[in-house]
Amino acid sequence: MAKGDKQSPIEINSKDVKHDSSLSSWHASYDPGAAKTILNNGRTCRVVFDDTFDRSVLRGGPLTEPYRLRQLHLHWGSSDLHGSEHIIDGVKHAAELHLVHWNPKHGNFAGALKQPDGVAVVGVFLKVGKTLKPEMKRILEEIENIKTKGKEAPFLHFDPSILFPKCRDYWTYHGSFTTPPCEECVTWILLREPIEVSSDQMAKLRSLSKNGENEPLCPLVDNWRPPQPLKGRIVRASFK
Ligand SMILES: Cc1cc(C)cc(S(N)(=O)=O)c1
Ligand SMILES: [Zn+2]
Repeated sequence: MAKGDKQSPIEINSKDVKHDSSLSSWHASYDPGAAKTILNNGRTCRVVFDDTFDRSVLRGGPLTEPYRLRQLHLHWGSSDLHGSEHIIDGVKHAAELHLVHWNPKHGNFAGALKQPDGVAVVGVFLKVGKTLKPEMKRILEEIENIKTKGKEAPFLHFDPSILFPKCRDYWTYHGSFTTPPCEECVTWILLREPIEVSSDQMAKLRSLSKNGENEPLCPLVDNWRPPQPLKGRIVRASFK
């Protein structure tokens, strides 16, 4: 699959994007009670949600049905100058937050991975500014407890929609997971407006380790995949 013609991430060039006035706005209605745990799996920091029923859902935008929130995770660099997976008009952001949702009409997540309309991932860019993002504090404070690979901690009462920027403009295209086996089952919804975090908050993210507790220290950084060939795909914009 990783050699398919609908791979992610991609570079987005505004001049090649098509404004689609038929694209509606997207809506996330998340139940804070669905948040369960936060985990360092050695590749990223992931927050897992209860997705056993339509409890936290994403609807609208390019989606024709509601998709259930399953997990969120991030990709970041070894410096503030890079780290995002998608690149916009040549700009690399310091990090990229992914909220992964799946289409319950396919029965379960494993089934959804096999379908072109199985998964929807909302991508939010993180840029470094002077101000910190208070809404990121919950996740970053928990990092102390999941420093090494395999560490997991309870993560309750959290509504990730507080992380969204004010502006709801987005790009959308059909692609894949950015980690192997890179199934081509993802409708990407990339938010145009980055959220601002502080350099200290980015440093906190970079303090995670790839290694297990009693193994040599290996910083968890640069967990992003480089851009993949567009192969003729059209990227649509909800905005002019
Ligand atoms: C590891 C991983 C799992 C899942 C479900 C999704 C992704 S991504 N980066 O494509 O959003 C990565
Ligand atoms: Zn991701």
